[in-house]
Amino acid sequence: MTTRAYDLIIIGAGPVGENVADRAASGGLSVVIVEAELIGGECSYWACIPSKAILRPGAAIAAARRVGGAAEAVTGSIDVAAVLKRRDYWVSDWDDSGQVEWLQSVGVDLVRGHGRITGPRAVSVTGPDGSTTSLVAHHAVVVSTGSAALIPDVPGLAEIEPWTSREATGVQTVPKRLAILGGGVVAAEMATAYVSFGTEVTLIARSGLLGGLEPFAGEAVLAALREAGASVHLGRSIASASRNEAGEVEYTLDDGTGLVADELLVATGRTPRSEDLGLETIGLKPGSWLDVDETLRVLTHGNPQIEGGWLYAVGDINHRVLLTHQGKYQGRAAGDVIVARAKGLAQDGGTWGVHAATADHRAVPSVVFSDPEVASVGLTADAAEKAGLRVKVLDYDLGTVSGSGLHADGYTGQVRAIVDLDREVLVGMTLLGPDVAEMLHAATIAIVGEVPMARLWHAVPAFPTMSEVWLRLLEAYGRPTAED
Ligand SMILES: Cc1cc2nc3c(=O)[nH]c(=O)nc-3n(C[C@H](O)[C@H](O)[C@H](O)COP(=O)(O)OP(=O)(O)OC[C@H]3O[C@@H](n4cnc5c(N)ncnc54)[C@H](O)[C@@H]3O)c2cc1C
Ligand SMILES: NC(=O)c1ccc[n+]([C@@H]2O[C@H](COP(=O)([O-])OP(=O)(O)OC[C@H]3O[C@@H](n4cnc5c(N)ncnc54)[C@H](O)[C@@H]3O)[C@@H](O)[C@H]2O)c1
Repeated sequence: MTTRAYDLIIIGAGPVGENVADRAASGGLSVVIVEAELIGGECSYWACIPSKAILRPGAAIAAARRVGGAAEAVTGSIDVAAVLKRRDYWVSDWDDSGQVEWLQSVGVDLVRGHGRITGPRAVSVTGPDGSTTSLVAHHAVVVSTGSAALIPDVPGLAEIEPWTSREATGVQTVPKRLAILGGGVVAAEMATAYVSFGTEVTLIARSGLLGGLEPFAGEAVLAALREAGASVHLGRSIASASRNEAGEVEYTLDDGTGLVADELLVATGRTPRSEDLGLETIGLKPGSWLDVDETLRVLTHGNPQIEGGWLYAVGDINHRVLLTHQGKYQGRAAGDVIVARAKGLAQDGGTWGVHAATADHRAVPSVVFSDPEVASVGLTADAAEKAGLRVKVLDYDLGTVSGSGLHADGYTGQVRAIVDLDREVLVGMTLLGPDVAEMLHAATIAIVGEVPMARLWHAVPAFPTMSEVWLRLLEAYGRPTAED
């Protein structure tokens, strides 16, 4: 058994662990990263990248079909084999050698295997060949082990080996009939992709779609999925499931309806990857999400074994926001603050400080790549009300903007902006419609920059773009007079 010492040990080389490593190594620390599967994590091989790769061809065809002159040129149907081939390119055929080279280029050591904490600042790695490597950290250990699909406790469900997002995004042979359990982002996106493949999709959601977003978003995505041929059961869950001799999935809804599919995708949320991480050796509960402070340090709650601020949890595992870009943002802050603490430099973990993940609470951008797309940042009207803010809610029909009509015939879309009346700044925006994703960042900048509404009148959207909706929203809000 070998023991190696580093300034920083990172367990989990997903997008988040990689970002922590990059910042800490560029700050001059010696860094080792431990990975049990592929460098690049869930996002690169089984989540963000392959899901967007299989969604984009359907979106491109739909976009062409919405434009007279281009629509006439779309005569065939989607080439599923070609879609999957393009997906394979984007996941590098599930080969991480490019990422390994990148780690080497930024001076980060890699230990392949399953990492477990064995005590304060100590990690043991069991390699694929059964060998053990012991690591000790001079300064910090970062847990960035991410999350896995949650399988609810439904009779027979685990036994049928249901699909999770991994099988749905990594599919080699597309099923004729796919049942999807869940009404969140994975369910909406995978229903959209598989409908575009021509699969018979049945969606079972225990409430409406896309809970937590503005209600008009989920309603529009639901209507579009139904229009595209998906069968949707709302207010329902699955009571039991089994496979018959033909290998088909037979499942029963909680109202007694019996249905059959070739595969069943479970898209009911995520569970922390902390079950077999040695958390018990430092007084923490295995299988729990790890609560952190604004600089991503695990909260001690009086636990002496993690005092001294050596343990960090970054990305999905801290359960603040389960999104790659937000985890990477946390990773940059964590990497930098670990360097500052190691070198005895000044730290700034206050609101909007360089070492704080403040945007996690104020401005999380997120895009659901359904058709129509839903792009949102900051608060919804409901969340603003619950936060006790005095707000004005501005709604505008995106389809009436010239840029939208030119973009697509009969464009249908909606924008909602939430303005904090006491500070006169934007605190939330939701955009719904084809191709709205790329419009989101302007809203993120306005919220993070706390740009006064009066100043936004000087941010002129180019004509004729869909961004002209900003002008319509400002008109609805009202322009200040010289006396104001
Ligand atoms: C279908 C799907 C689509 C998504 N699409 C998007 C999207 O479009 N945009 C977006 O922003 N987010 C998306 N997400 C969310 C995104 O995938 C996650 O937020 C992101 O992957 C989290 O990054 P992470 O580094 O924290 O964890 P992960 O990506 O899960 O990486 C954690 C890594 O740690 C390793 N690991 C775990 N335990 C150990 C251990 N004990 N020892 C060694 N290694 C270990 C794992 O093997 C893994 O490589 C999607 C999620 C899903 C499921
Ligand atoms: N485009 C993106 O950014 C993107 C895409 C996919 C996933 N993600 C991330 O991945 C995470 C996981 O996505 P997800 O869709 O699995 O989770 P989710 O939390 O978004 O949705 C889970 C859904 O499952 C339902 N559900 C839970 N238990 C159920 C049960 N027993 N029976 C029936 N329904 C049940 C919930 O009501 C909810 O509708 C999300 O939090 C999201 O942040 C992001």
